[in-house]
Amino acid sequence: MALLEVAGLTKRFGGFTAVDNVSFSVAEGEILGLLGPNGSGKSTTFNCIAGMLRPSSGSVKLAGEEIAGLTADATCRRGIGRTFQIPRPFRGLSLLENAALAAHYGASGHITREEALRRAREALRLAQLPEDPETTTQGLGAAGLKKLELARALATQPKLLLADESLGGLDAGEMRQAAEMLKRIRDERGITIVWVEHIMGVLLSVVDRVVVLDHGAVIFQGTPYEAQEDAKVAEVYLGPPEARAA
Ligand SMILES: Nc1ncnc2c1ncn2[C@@H]1O[C@H](COP(=O)(O)OP(=O)(O)OP(=O)(O)O)[C@@H](O)[C@H]1O
Repeated sequence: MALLEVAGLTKRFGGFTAVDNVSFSVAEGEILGLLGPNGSGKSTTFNCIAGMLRPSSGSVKLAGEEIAGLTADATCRRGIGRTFQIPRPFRGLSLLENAALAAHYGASGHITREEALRRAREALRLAQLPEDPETTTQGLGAAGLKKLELARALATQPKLLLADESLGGLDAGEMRQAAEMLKRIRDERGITIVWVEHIMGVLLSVVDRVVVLDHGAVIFQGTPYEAQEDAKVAEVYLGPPEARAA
């Protein structure tokens, strides 16, 4: 059964349609890459799924239940964890406290401090970050901050992880590591992942399927291999054939 089903999702800002009748589904345990150039509607789609934005129309179902229009904290408690393009951790707090707060936020009922810390440590371990109570965000580079974003999302114990532009600001080696980390999270924890990225590169080596957006609409769905062979996808990324360098 599909864990996530998005059908006819549309988001308008005034007269501008940022997401235009988008439909796709994600099977349990799948890693789906949601691709598209800058401004194609990827983050807006994520924000509508995760409750940061209310869709103008359309349906979003998680495990068969309608969640379109729920608030961000409600979708989180139902099992959607997300990372943000721009990490905004609590700077004065330890990594452990950052993750523990996320664990409280994502819990469907009250959890004890011990349980929050247990979830936090497990999440930090998965993200390969120190679990001690002293290490703070000070000195974390771009890659470390991305890992903390991931740890905070994992501490909410998601069924579905929405990873937004996990590779932005990373070098080639760090990008490969980040991609492998997402794959391990799926393989070891069975967490379903939708991964938003505007660059294709390393993403294609770990995703099972790709959905490509352009101007708010789905222009392609298929395997990574098919995406690389598709003329429409090439045009969106490289421009029309006549404009490409010989
Ligand atoms: N709150 C808003 N009000 C008006 N327009 C918006 C708003 N949020 C996004 N947009 C517009 O909607 C379009 C899609 O933006 P979105 O951020 O979803 O694209 P994206 O594919 O995630 O881009 P990027 O790769 O740059 O993050 C853009 O033209 C953007 O300017």
